[in-house]
Amino acid sequence: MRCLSGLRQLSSISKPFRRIESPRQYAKRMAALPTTYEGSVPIAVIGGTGLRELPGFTQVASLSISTPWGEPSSPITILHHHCKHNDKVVAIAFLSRHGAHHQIAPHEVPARANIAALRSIGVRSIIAFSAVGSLQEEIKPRDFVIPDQIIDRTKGVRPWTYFEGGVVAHVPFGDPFDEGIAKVVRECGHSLEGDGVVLHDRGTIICMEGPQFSTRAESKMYRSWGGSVINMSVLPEAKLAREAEIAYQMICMSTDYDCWHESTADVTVEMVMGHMKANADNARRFVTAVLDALASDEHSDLVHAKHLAGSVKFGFSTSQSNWGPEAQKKLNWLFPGYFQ
Ligand SMILES: CSC[C@H]1O[C@H](OP(=O)(O)O)[C@H](O)[C@@H]1O
Ligand SMILES: Nc1ncnc2[nH]cnc12
Repeated sequence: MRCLSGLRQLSSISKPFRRIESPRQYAKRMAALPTTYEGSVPIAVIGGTGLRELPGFTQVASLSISTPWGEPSSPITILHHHCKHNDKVVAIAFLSRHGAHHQIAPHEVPARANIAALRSIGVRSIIAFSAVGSLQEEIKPRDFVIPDQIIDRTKGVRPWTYFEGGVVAHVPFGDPFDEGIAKVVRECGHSLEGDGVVLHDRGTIICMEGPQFSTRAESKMYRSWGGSVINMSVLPEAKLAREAEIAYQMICMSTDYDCWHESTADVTVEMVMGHMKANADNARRFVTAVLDALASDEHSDLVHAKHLAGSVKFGFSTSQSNWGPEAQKKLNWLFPGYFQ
């Protein structure tokens, strides 16, 4: 592992709501970083609305990776994280879902490129962040929710699979999140309770298409379906992670009561950003605790998703001899050495 001394500490400038940085300034800052990284990086954080960088971590590289599914949302930054409990320095990948300047709408997020690029640098577990609307009274703005189920309300306009164009495969998705990672995340969240963090252990997330927010009738219908929270981002991200044999868990932060609540105002972007900003420190403490915990030796197999390795091979309906050449090329990129 590289030595940390002399590396630029970003804690003072990488706050999620620091002064607005122009695309040119961002490009310049990224260009100053190394463009390669030697080690393998098993853990990634995907930041969403209000979390375009991870404050308090040391940026050591900025990788521009091109995939057969196009370019990811942003360069992948490699961060070094010093875990206090075992004095280890671990590398983490960070990707900003909506781009470095929040210029990518939910339906435009290049999720296939994002997941493939992360996998190509060794990522096998992802902690994804999302700002969500609450569909339940008890989930108050600024509460955290660790969802365990999803209802898909996207409209089929987002590319959602790696298995197409001459190759067919089906992966199980009954439990869309990784229970092993979720357990660690929940323990970390609870350890911060009483210190500003309120955590709901489970919940069903509705993933809507957007970018417009829901109608009141829709919002009430989602409540009647048992929805806990709503966003525009968990799909196809979670599906693609499963296809790529990556353990995936989302941490949601509630920012509003959508538009079903009788006595609070309907959701606006200002409301979402206001709560994200006010709770940024809790989000940072939460993710730091999760990364600390995942860095311990006892979680090594989990973080490397040993429980998922090779699982996709059982899902193919098309025998390899019948794969189209283009599909073969793409799948060899995603799973190097799998299919000889
Ligand atoms: C700005 S409100 C709607 C927006 O916020 C959430 O983003 P993310 O999940 O990336 O944190 C939601 O999914 C929508 O994209
Ligand atoms: N009410 C809402 N609907 C969809 N996505 C959201 N993200 C934050 N609040 C949301």
